[in-house]
Amino acid sequence: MKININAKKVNFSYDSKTLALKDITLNVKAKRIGIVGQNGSGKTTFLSLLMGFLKPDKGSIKVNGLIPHKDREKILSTFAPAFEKSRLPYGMKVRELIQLVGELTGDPSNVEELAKDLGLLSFKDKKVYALSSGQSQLLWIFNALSDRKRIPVLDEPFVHLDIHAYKRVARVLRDHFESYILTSHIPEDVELLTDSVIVLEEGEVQWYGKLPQSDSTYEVFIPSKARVKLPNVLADFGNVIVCKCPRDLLESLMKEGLIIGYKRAGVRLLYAKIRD
Ligand SMILES: Nc1ncnc2c1ncn2[C@@H]1O[C@H](COP(=O)(O)OP(=O)(O)OP(=O)(O)O)[C@@H](O)[C@H]1O
Repeated sequence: MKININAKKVNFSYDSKTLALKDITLNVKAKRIGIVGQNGSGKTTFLSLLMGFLKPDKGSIKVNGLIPHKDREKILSTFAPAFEKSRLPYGMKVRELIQLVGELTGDPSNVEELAKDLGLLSFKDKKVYALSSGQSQLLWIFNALSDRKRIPVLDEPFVHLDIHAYKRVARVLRDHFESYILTSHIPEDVELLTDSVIVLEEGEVQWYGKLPQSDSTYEVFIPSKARVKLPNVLADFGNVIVCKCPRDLLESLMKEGLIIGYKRAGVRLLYAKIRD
């Protein structure tokens, strides 16, 4: 199912000093939507508006034709939001929660399978309050993914996860969910898992749509101590440089061991455009 986000001149501020979202206008229709942007760019705020937890100060917003803050019940029966600060039943053991979620969804075998796929069973005898940050994060992701009838909406789902947990969550999303919305500031998360992207910068929409496919612009991965001069640098992210250059040059630099690798520019190119 496609998700349709339609926003017109949406403004939102938490207080008189900060305008968290400024004149957000966009129309996105896609199955897997990524919202990216630097810290404080407004990703969580925008997601909260999409789920009807917040109401725009000005402008209008529609998600699948629904006005989120007015149609919250319908929004929450269509979408399963999970934010980092989501409340969890702290006194319960993880295995009790898995069982309860199984009963509530009416599909205990699917829920048990999901818990296994996400790696929850390795800490099933712990109480929720005793979980590490990564374990808690897996649990709130599990909550959002447990009801297959709803579309997961995940705010920064990978922040505390180690590489193994990351792989498990990414695999579950890719293999079992046709549609979802997620926010992240990690370009690779978004490129791997989404097909349409919204880029926010200081509360404004900088770009939205399908990721551009540039033939001559690359993200070049540099070994930590290497000094390599690349032509037409658009942005320097330390160990990743975005540049417009011939592929032959990158091939020869790789043979010399001066660069680790390269790929066609994706989200970092959009970030580079923001910095220009
Ligand atoms: N509860 C709040 N009260 C006041 N200001 C807030 C509140 N929550 C967020 N803000 C401000 O609103 C702006 C957008 O914050 P938001 O959390 O939406 O950004 P974000 O892109 O999700 O950031 P991050 O990547 O760091 O999670 C920031 O300037 C932030 O300081």
